[in-house]
Amino acid sequence: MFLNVRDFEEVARTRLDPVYYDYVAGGARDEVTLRANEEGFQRLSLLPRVLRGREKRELDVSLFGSRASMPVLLSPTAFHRLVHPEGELATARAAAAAGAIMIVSMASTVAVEEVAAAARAAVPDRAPALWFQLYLQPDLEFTEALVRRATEAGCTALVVTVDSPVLGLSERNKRNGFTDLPEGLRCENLRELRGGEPGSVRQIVMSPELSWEHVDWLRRHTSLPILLKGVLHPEDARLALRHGVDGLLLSNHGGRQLDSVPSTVDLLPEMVDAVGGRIPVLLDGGVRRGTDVVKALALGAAAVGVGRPVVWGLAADGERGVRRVLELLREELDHTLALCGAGSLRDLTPDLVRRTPAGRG
Ligand SMILES: Cc1cc2nc3c(=O)[nH]c(=O)nc-3n(C[C@H](O)[C@H](O)[C@H](O)COP(=O)(O)O)c2cc1C
Ligand SMILES: CC(C)CC(=O)C(=O)O
Repeated sequence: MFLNVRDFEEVARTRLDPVYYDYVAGGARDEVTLRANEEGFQRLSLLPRVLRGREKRELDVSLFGSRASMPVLLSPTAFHRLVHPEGELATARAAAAAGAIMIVSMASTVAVEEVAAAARAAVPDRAPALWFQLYLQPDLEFTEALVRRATEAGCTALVVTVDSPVLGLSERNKRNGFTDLPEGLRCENLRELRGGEPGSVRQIVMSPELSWEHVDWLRRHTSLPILLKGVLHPEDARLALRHGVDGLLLSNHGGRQLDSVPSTVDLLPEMVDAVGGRIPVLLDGGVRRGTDVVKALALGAAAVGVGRPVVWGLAADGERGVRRVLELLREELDHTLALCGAGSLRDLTPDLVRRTPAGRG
C-alpha cells in the first residue's frame, strides 16, 4: 500500500535495475548533503496555532504567470525513460492532471515538444503549467535555438541550473560503471539542428567558464521569466537581483553536485533575507512530507520542488504513481495546514517553526 512518498521509493527499489536505482537515489561523494537535506527538515519543529482554522484550505498558487493547484512543483529530473518506458510523457500527464507545475529537464528522454503535447492532451480544458530547465551551453547559437524550441512548445519560464560548472561525482555511478544512457535512449532536446550526423544528439556540456555575462545574454534573448537554480551564497542571490533574474530555486541539486554544502532548508532564511522580498525564492531538496512543505513556506519559500519522489512514483507505477505521489503531498499539506490552524498558505509565518534543540531531533 502506498501511504507515503517513502513507500514509493521502496517499491521503486525492488523494480529498478540497481544501477539505475543508485543513479537516482545517490548523491555526490560521501552523500553528506544528500542526507542533510532530509535531516534539515527533521530538525525543525512546527508550533501550531489553535482556534483559527478554516473548513476548506486554499492551496493554489500563482507563480510567474502559472497557476498551480499547490505550492509543490516537479523539479527537473533527467532520463525518465530510464525508469519507465513512457518516461516524461507519463510524468507530464500526471503533473498536468494534478495541476502541478512541471519543470522539464533539458536532459529529458522525450523531446520537450512531445512532453508539452502529452500535458496538453491530459487537460484539454486548461493550459498545463510547464517550465524548462536549461544548462546554458557555451554554444550560444544552440542554446538560443533550444530556448526557442522550449518557448514554442509552451514552456513559460526558464530555470537555469548554475550549480554544475562540472558534473558532480557520484561514487555509486562510478562503482556501477554507469556512464551513459543505454541503447535507444537519448537526450531528445540535444538533437543537432543542423550540421553533425543527421539525427545525432549532442552531449550536454558543463562549462566552468559560464559567468554572469551568460545570464545577461540570456536575459537579452528571452522574454520568459528566468529563475536560477543552485544559487547558495547570499552574495550570489544579490548578484542575481542585479542581473535581472526573476526568481531563485534554492537547490543543492539533491546533494548531487558539491558535497558538504548545507541543506537547503537551513539556508532558506538567509536567502530570503538576501533578496528582501524582491523576487520569489523556491526551494528543493529533501521534501518528502506535507510538514516539510509547510516548514519551507513558513520560512519564506514561495513553493517547493520535489525531485526523487516523482521518479520513485514513475518507477513504481508509471503515470498513476506520479499522480499518487503528488496527491499524497497535497493531502499531507492540506492536513498539516489544518493541524497548524492555517486557512491558507498566507497564514504560514516563521513563528510556526522552531529549531529542535540539539540531540532531540
Ligand atoms: C535522477 C535525478 C536527475 C536530476 N536531473 C536534473 C537535471 O537534469 N537538471 C537539474 O537542474 N537538476 C536535476 N536534478 C536535481 C533536481 O532538480 C532537484 O534539485 C533535486 O532532486 C531535489 O532534491 P530531492 O530529490 O531530494 O527532492 C536531478 C535529480 C535527480 C535525483
Ligand atoms: C547531468 C544531468 C544530465 C542530470 C543531472 O543533473 C543529475 O543527474 O543530477
